[in-house]
Amino acid sequence: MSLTSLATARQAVLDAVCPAPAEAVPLLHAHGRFLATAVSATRALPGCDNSAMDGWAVRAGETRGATRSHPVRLRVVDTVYAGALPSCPLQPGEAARIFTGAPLPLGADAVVRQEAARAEDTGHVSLFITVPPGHDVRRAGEEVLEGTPLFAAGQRVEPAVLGVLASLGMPTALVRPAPRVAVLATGDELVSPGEPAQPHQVYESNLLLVAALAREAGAEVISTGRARDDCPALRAAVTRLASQADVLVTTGGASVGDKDRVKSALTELGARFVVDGVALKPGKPVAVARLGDTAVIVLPGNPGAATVAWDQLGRPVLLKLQGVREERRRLRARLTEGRHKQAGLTYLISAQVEHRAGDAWVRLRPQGAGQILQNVGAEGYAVLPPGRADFAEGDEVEVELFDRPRYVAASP
Ligand SMILES: Nc1nc2c(c(=O)[nH]1)N[C@H]1C(S)=C(S)[C@@H](COP(=O)(O)OP(=O)(O)OC[C@H]3O[C@@H](n4cnc5c(N)ncnc54)[C@H](O)[C@@H]3O)O[C@H]1N2
Ligand code: MOO
Repeated sequence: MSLTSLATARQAVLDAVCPAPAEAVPLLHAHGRFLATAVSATRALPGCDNSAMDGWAVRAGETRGATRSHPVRLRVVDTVYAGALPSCPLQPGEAARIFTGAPLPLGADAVVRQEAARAEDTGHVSLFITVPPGHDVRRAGEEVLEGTPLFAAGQRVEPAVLGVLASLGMPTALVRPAPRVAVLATGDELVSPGEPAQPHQVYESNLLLVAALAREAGAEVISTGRARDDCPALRAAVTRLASQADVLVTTGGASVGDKDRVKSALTELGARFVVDGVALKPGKPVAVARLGDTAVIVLPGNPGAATVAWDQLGRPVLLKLQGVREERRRLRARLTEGRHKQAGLTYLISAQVEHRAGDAWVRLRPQGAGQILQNVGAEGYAVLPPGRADFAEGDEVEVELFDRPRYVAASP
């Protein structure tokens, strides 16, 4: 198995998939998806001058000199509620009762909140403070003018984005559908959680792990399955699961052992391999193939290796199907301990970042492809590049962080 560099493998895999056609979906269903087109403001926000407080709409100039001991008295001519229109403009000497969000009457240019005023039973109001023009008024378009570009294609529809789209009056958003993902765990040694297991048997954990990782990348996980390490069983399971899915993810049986038969089974079914083996640790045996219209991601069985291989090749495939590319935040940080590695491979090591005296330091988690605890609480991967084998404490390396990535539209 000749190994492809991580960068070359990623590009080959991305070139092999196209974004799915976009569809307009109700906003609630767009949550977590990615915008397929840019969005500009279809109305100003706020839509009109309105009150920021419950109180009194006034002409600011008429409040000049008002204090609690020397109030200014104005005649009350109107009451304006949110969603209603004022019934008349304000003339000199007049005020209108107004509530938060209600449109400001013509002629008014400020609001005195009700805590700084007292309604008289004579149809007047006494104001106790002097307010400048614009006081407690939200101006039409002060946050956004109509036509302002708001979101680029690729923007993830987070709760705050949903709120903005709804505020513009949009009932739907144009997004790409969730990729339909099926997951197949392979291995004679596997036992389902909840069943009795001998020490030489292994509880099956990759189905849940990979299904959850796929959901985090926007997938709808439509089915999961298990198969033993024999070609007819593998072919049957692959055929069944792949028929419904945009992406089939397999785990285990990806390496060179006598019972590692997933790749042979795929070849027998006519799959075309885009990448087979990557100069990556953990995750070296990962492969990506096409089987008809389905992309197949072949992950190693070791949970740690499956996680990294998924992250580097599976997740980008899912994002590309949704029309986006992820840009992770990266920083340079010093290693808290030295590390020896195999030259020629990119090592991605689960890591945590610490800041000491203005410097960023990266603490590597214990690494092992078969280990499963290393990713819990990890903030990112320290990237130890292929060209080097020895790293000393204090050496600077790049760290790619998982949290708050940026999503941009993928080139088709
Ligand atoms: N002679 C060589 N041996 C190995 C090589 C190599 O290049 N030459 N590569 C190693 C690397 S790297 C990896 S990674 C592993 C991956 O092998 P497989 O993908 O074939 O995985 P399995 O052998 O099926 O399983 C490995 C390990 O993971 C456990 N496992 C598998 N599936 C699950 C699951 N669903 N849930 C929990 N645990 C699972 C399995 O029991 C094994 O312990 O190969 C090296 N060998
Ligand atoms: O890729 Mo394997 O995960 O190096 O052990």
